[in-house]
Amino acid sequence: MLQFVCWEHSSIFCVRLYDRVHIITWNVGGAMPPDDITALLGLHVGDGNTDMYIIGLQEVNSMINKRLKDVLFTDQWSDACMERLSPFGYILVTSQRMQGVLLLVFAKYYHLPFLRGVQTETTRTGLGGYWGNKGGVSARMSVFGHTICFLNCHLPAHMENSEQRMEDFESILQQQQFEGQAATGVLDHDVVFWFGDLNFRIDDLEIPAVKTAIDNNKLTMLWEKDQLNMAKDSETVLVGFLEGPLKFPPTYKFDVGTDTYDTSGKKRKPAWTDRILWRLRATAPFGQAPNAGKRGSVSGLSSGTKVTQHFYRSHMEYTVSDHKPVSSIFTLQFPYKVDMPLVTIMVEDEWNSIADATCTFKAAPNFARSSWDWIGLYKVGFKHHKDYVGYVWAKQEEADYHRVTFTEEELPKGSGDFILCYYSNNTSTLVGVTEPFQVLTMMLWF
Ligand SMILES: O=P(O)(O)O[C@@H]1[C@H](O)[C@H](O)[C@@H](OP(=O)(O)O)[C@H](OP(=O)(O)O)[C@H]1O
Repeated sequence: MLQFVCWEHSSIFCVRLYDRVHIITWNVGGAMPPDDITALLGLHVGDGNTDMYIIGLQEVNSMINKRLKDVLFTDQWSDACMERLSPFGYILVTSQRMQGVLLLVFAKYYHLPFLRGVQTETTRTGLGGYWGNKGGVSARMSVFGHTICFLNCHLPAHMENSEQRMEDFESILQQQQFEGQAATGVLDHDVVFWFGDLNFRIDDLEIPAVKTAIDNNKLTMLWEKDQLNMAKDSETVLVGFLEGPLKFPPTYKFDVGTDTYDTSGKKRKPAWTDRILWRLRATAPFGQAPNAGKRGSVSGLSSGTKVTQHFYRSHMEYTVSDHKPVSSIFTLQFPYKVDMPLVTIMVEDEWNSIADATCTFKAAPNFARSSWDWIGLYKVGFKHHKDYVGYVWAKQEEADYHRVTFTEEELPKGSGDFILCYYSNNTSTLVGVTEPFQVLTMMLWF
């Protein structure tokens, strides 16, 4: 939940804003979603305090016949995540797919008006940049006025390709450019989360030594041989990137259906291929990025934005893939920011008759409306902005307040809790939402 906490600063009262973000990365190895992903999403914890879920998958089945079906409908992983998250009020804000690399961004429905400038990017790095089996997909947006970029990568496999992985990461950063003035490159964002199957391996040690270290919980011994950790000492592109301690065993490679490390003829060495890192925009001169240390759980910008990592863990119970999922929960602490919705919708607490099926809305002066904007009626628990029961065009009139009326055809067949959302055609996002209200349809028909 967003919490507003008052504290005194320079003699004026300010409000601090916390946003809780849950990030998951999983190379699903072409598998179908398991029956129950509740534990992975952490919903059994049931505190309902998470504001955004960011899910980065790799190796989602992209066989050609499967892909055609996915284009027409949605893929099974997106469906499974939406199915589990929508009853808790999470809406799919945006998604981006490049062959098997999939990025899903969910947020609580009442945050939607404050997630602006949503854009996505894809970069192929497979086969010299021609094939999307490897590469990166990202989603950027401003969250309550602070720019954030989520980058999900699948970098090249195999022990000997550590340098190639770094090169591909750099080329993804170079190629991904967004429109607008605020933050055009990935690293221009206030906060960047970089995650995925980064595919870095454990150097030098032989397989038995790695397995013994894992069995005896001597993971620190392996940290210093981890290629990504080693690269942090020499690669300038990694300056400012932070990662929590790897207290969970390597998440690659397992015999599918088991918790047993690879026994196949390939004899892959266990490795922390699946990682979640973050970076705050450098506000200090080059080389003195704030908190550029290698490990830590709290980091901050001089402007007041702060990132705190609460968990960094694997989920050993999932066995459908040769990788285990990895997840992390962060709180983002923002300095105070005045933020009003672009559109405010006013509606009665209850619609008891057809005459009640109306609302009034007011657009902020700086909001560029389009004649293709509309107001949708959504059942609480809806999945994405196209999941409306009915909609009416939000007419453009020369007035401060505008009234729209729903006809019988746009109303639901059954009673329940609903909300109204204003869809902006220019931004392709929902820019105004109401609180839930009741529609009693029995009353409407008689
Ligand atoms: O997704 P792609 O482009 O097919 O790339 C494959 C993928 O990275 C697999 O994880 C890897 O198997 P391992 O994890 O077992 O190494 C395989 O290596 P391989 O060709 O040596 O089997 C790669 O070719």
